[in-house]
Amino acid sequence: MNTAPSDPVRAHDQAQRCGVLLANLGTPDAPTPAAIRRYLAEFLGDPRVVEIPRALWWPILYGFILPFRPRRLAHAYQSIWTAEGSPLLAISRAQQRGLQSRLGDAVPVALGMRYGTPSIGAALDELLERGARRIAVLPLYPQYSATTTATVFEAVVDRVRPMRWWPELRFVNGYHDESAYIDALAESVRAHWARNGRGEHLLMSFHSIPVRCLQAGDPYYCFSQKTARLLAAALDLPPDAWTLSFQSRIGRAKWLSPYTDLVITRLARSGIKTVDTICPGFSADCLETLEEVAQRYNEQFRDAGGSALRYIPALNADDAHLDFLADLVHRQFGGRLTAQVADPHASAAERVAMLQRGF
Ligand SMILES: C=CC1=C(C)c2cc3[nH]c(cc4nc(cc5[nH]c(cc1n2)c(C)c5CCC(=O)O)C(CCC(=O)O)=C4C)c(C)c3C=C
Ligand SMILES: [Fe+2]
Ligand SMILES: [Fe+2]
Repeated sequence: MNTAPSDPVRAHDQAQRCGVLLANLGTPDAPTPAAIRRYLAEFLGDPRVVEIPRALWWPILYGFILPFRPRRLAHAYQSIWTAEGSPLLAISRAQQRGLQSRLGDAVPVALGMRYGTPSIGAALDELLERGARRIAVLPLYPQYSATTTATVFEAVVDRVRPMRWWPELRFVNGYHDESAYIDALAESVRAHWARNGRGEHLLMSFHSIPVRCLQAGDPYYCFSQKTARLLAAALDLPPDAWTLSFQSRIGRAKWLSPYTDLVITRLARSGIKTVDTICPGFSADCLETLEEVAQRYNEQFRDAGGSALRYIPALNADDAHLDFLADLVHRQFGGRLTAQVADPHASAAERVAMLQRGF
């Protein structure tokens, strides 16, 4: 085992604050091939994301993917980039601010990205620095998957492993069937219908993962199905008025299906002219929703004979979303978010004196 280094000296009698680590996937620092290559190397180098044995995967990643994919992706990222940077980061920051204002200053909220910056480790350091000793780790992935949620938890454990005095950690696995989450999604669909009229069909598109993950016990497929079923029920949709599909697959292995790109072509060819599309697995808009769905799939749908595939934005920093997340945090701490004063068995001054005396 590693030898634990010394923790920063902290008085034992300080208030034990609750804190929240909001986590998401991460995004490149800039829409340039170099920044995208750095991001993809970290992301696709994670054995939780690509489970192929390293000896086989490294030559593919460094020989075939990293030399070419970043250049193609740069155009896609440039088409969605904003004055505040990557949408995923800008929206995550807005979510952090919204949650912070709901929980109050006594409960620090930090943002950590699994890949790129700000890192999970930096977010944890920030929380500890601000006095948090009871920390809820809340990945903004509604449907648990080892490829997303578990790797966030691992990054947290990697950061605290060498510490002597671990903070109390609460890992929030997901919230795919929470009624307030389903209601927030349903409300966003109704708002879209009120603004734009009701499309003929509702497509619910989730990020795909390799079928191998499902066979090995990953619950993501079932959780996505359940979210979709509950959302359809909340909207009173008959079975033929909606479809669940999976997007963003990469490579040649079998991924969860039906694939979104094939479904939209089928819908267009069946004579459907307007499709509303929601991506309930994405808590914040990002490359996969803004470029792949809203731009590319809309074009593809029109090329196949449809009139419009209309994208319904993610919950992002909507009030209903943030109210729900604040409630989820409250429940992690049994509703008691206020700071607890630890047993003041040794005041800071006594502790320093003892250390100086050498006991
Ligand atoms: C190759 C394996 C991948 C798995 C498994 C995977 C699962 C997965 N991803 C998300 C959420 C997001 N993915 C995003 C982009 C993205 N995803 C992969 C690969 C896998 N994802 C890549 C290589 C990329 C980069 C873009 C690309 O090369 O096509 C994003 C957007 C990031 C951004 O900067 O905006 C999100 C969000 C989930 C929820 C998930 C499994 C459930
Ligand atoms: Fe992904
Ligand atoms: Fe199941």
